[in-house]
Amino acid sequence: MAPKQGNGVKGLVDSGLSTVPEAYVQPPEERIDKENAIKYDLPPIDLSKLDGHGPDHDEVANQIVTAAETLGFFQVVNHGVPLQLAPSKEGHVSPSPLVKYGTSYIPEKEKALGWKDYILMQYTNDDEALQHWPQEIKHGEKLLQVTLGNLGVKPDDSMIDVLIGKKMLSMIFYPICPNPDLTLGVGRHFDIGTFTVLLEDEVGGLYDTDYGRKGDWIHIPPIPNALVINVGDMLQILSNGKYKSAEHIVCTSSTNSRVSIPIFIMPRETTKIAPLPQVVEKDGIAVYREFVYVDYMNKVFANALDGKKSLDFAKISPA
Ligand SMILES: O=C(O)CCC(=O)C(=O)O
Ligand SMILES: [Fe+2]
Repeated sequence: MAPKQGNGVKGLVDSGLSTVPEAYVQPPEERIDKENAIKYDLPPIDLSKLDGHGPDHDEVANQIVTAAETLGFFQVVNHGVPLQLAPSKEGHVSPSPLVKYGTSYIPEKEKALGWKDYILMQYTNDDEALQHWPQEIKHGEKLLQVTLGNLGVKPDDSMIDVLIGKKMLSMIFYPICPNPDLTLGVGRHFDIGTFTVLLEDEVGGLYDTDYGRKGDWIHIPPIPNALVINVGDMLQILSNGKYKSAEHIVCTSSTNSRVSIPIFIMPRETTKIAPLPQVVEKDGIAVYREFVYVDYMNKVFANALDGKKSLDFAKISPA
């Protein structure tokens, strides 16, 4: 049973069902044992320390590189991105002239307030919109400099532009689910871009694979004001497998709905991607072949998220 036309999964829940329709039930091997998931307990990384050049900078760069090489994800604080959109006395705030956050449209004029929150964006063209993005959104650039720098590559502006020039933002609402043990918000998958930066509310539900151990799941507990950063497939390929694209999954809950906002930072579509020559030279072998990013995207989006590694598209199989 598909969601009632136009009303989404929220519409299904609102219609009062007590069990989820068959189409939403995950096969047993895809369900995860949340009770026994590992609790992620590494402290978040203080991104503000990347701005200097002293030992603090090197320590933070090291923390990022280590996380990218092992788990493929980490949390950051002091990132400078204003996250708190506390409603002002007018009932809305505007972080930029193009974006409005609020509840009712004109609260001071309305007899009763609407039972909703919204984010409204006006949009004319990229250049105009980008002028209003906080400068701190340049994290993709910093992360690229740190991770590629560690591989002996200093990306120039044009390399940065092609590797992280495309952004995709998703605003996701996961409604309360009557059968959280049978369903997933998002099945297991890898993010295909270069990095993903995720803002989530306080509910939690994101689990990453525990690389290097038994493929257990690690629950990433939401930390107030922190952002979660995942390595994506492209960074794994550029690094010839040194950095790990984090396989992850989103669980559902019978008690709380959840909101998350990932920004997928990816290469421009026509970019040719291959392991960086400097790394291949060091490693003596390329683990991935060259391809055009849009072909990778098309291949992955043409297939269901069925647990198959998106990276297989580019992997060179041993002869
Ligand atoms: O909601 C989340 O925490 C993550 C969503 C996600 O993994 C995705 O959309 O690719
Ligand atoms: Fe994802």
